[in-house]
Amino acid sequence: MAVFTPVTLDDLSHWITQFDLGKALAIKGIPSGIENTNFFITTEFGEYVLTIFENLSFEQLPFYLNLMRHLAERGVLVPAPIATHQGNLINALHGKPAAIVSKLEGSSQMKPQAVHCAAVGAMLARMHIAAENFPIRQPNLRGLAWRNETAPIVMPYLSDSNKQLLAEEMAFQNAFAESDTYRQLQNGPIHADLFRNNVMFNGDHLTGFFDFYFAGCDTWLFDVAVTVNDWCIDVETGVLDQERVRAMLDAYHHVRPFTAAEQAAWQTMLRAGALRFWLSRLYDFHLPRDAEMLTPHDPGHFERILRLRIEQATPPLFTSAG
Ligand SMILES: Nc1ncnc2c1ncn2[C@@H]1O[C@H](COP(=O)(O)OP(=O)(O)OP(=O)(O)O)[C@@H](O)[C@H]1O
Ligand SMILES: N[C@@H](CCO)C(=O)O
Repeated sequence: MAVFTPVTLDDLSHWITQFDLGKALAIKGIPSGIENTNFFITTEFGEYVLTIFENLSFEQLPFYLNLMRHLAERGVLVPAPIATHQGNLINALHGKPAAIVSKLEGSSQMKPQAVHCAAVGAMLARMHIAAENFPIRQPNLRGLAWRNETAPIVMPYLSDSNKQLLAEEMAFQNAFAESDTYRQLQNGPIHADLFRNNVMFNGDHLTGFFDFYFAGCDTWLFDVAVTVNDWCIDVETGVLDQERVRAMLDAYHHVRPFTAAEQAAWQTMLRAGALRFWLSRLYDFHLPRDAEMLTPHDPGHFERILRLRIEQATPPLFTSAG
């Protein structure tokens, strides 16, 4: 259960008058989710999602909300933020920043097939292109600087073999970030957390990407790696499923062709994607914010994925025929 900040229909009825959404008719807390408090709300005008931001500040939020609006205006399927009469997308509710966005149809596809991976790959490429001229810059707040800060904090909790893995991977990724190959990678706003539970499908039809609150500017290839590491694996073992990998990468490449530098960096980025989520899961597991409310995600899942990406041959990002 993750409704950290309760909101009653009475609270909502007052607050919603600043929007052109008619009267509030219903509000229902959404139990899943570990970062924010989310509600489905119904007004005279339709159904929406109300999010209260528990960890992000009023300064950080314009990037996410304006990015979603920018993408929605360019035909990328994402929730459209709703502005108040004054044009504000972010408004205080119970002293915390909050926003209303449109509700996507459908549900998450937790057992994706190649057809779903292809749809996600194509939309991800469209998203990268559409976001390229987005004017606000905000770094990926879980990028290399955060990883360098977080690794020493979680290090004391690790076994000797995991200490060695983490230290070696941090050194490897820091060295790569200084390389010419890294400098050639295309960079822009990315989702950075495009897991199965952050995409909606109606049957096989993709209806939208959501949960942009880890988005930031980073390499496009890192976004692809994070997405492949979640959508195209056997969840028990973390091993890549070749058919789903090909479907996602080929669909992306068809919309926005990968470059030679990206091909060269591919395995390293798959490792970086695994490292980022291993670290955040280790942090949440060993230093929980509120132990009563949250069941932390298993860090072992991304430790396995990291080891596999280091040890196993990586499928090519694209083939000359692709
Ligand atoms: N725009 C939307 N349209 C439809 N459903 C939504 C929308 N936004 C959120 N939801 C629903 O709310 C749930 C929680 O939202 P979300 O994943 O954004 O929360 P979170 O706390 O940021 O979670 P996470 O643990 O993934 O970071 C989603 O699984 C989804 O069912
Ligand atoms: N996708 C993240 C949770 C934060 O959104 C994880 O699986 O660790």
